[in-house]
Amino acid sequence: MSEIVYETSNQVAVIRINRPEASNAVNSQVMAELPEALERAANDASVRAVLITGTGDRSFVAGGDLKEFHDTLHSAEDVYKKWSVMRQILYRIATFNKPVVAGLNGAVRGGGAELAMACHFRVASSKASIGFVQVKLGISPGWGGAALLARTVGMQRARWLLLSGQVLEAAEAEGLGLVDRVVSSLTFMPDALQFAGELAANPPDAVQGILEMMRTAEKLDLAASMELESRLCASLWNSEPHQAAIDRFLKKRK
Ligand SMILES: CCCC(=O)SCCNC(=O)CCNC(=O)[C@H](O)C(C)(C)COP(=O)(O)OP(=O)(O)OC[C@H]1O[C@@H](n2cnc3c(N)ncnc32)[C@H](O)[C@@H]1OP(=O)(O)O
Repeated sequence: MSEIVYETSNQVAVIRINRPEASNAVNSQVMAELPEALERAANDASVRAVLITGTGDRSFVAGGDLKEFHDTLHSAEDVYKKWSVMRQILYRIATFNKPVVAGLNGAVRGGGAELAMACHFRVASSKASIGFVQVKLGISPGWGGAALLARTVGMQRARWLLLSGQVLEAAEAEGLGLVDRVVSSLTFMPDALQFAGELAANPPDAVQGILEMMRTAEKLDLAASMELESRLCASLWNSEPHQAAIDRFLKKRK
């Protein structure tokens, strides 16, 4: 692997897009290597959460590599085929069965913002900024990020962000619910790892079950999604982590 660095820290897999000379823009090589890194994290039972970030402190991901793609993608069909590959990668992330956190270490632009929205959570450096700037370039999101954005912040806020191309500072993005936590730029990586580590520390069957339930619930009516919740909790009732938690609770009271 060259454009993606894969490391583990405790139970967290860190997947780092490593093109600082190009503001970590996504090129074909990143698109080829990202799925390998994701499958490595999926298949390693010791990995319980994933942190996707970029090298350095200037950019998370500056979007698609404008230089490569303008040289190589000429027709609408070329673009559709290429973006379909990236859309499938974002779908894999959005439906991952371990929590995926985007570590926004700097500028997040265009497709970089779409990638961030595919993750289940976003932790931002106080120096990060985020903009769906595609409209300023006369295009639209193409990797599925608009749909993901609307599900996170609601249709009206998504419409404004996508049509204005406004670049938000981290604190403003947090206010809109786009970012889950803003941390100091000086302690970004330890703080992002701690955020992911807190998710990794919870019992994996419960975490996986809740992730899957929340995803399925989006497609169901209220009664069906509430019923699904009862089923999930029932299936976890006799699990070892729940029994151990109850033992600890009862022992404290003796
Ligand atoms: C095509 C798919 C859909 C999309 O993603 S559309 C959105 C595309 N992205 C953008 O318009 C963002 C363009 N970049 C920027 O605004 C700024 O570079 C950014 C990310 C705020 C970072 O600013 P700075 O930290 O000041 O860095 P800088 O501007 O000096 O750039 C450093 C080197 O990175 C390069 N770079 C930045 N964004 C890139 C991109 N998307 N594709 C390819 N190369 C990109 C930039 O050209 C520069 O390299 P060089 O020094 O010119 O060799």
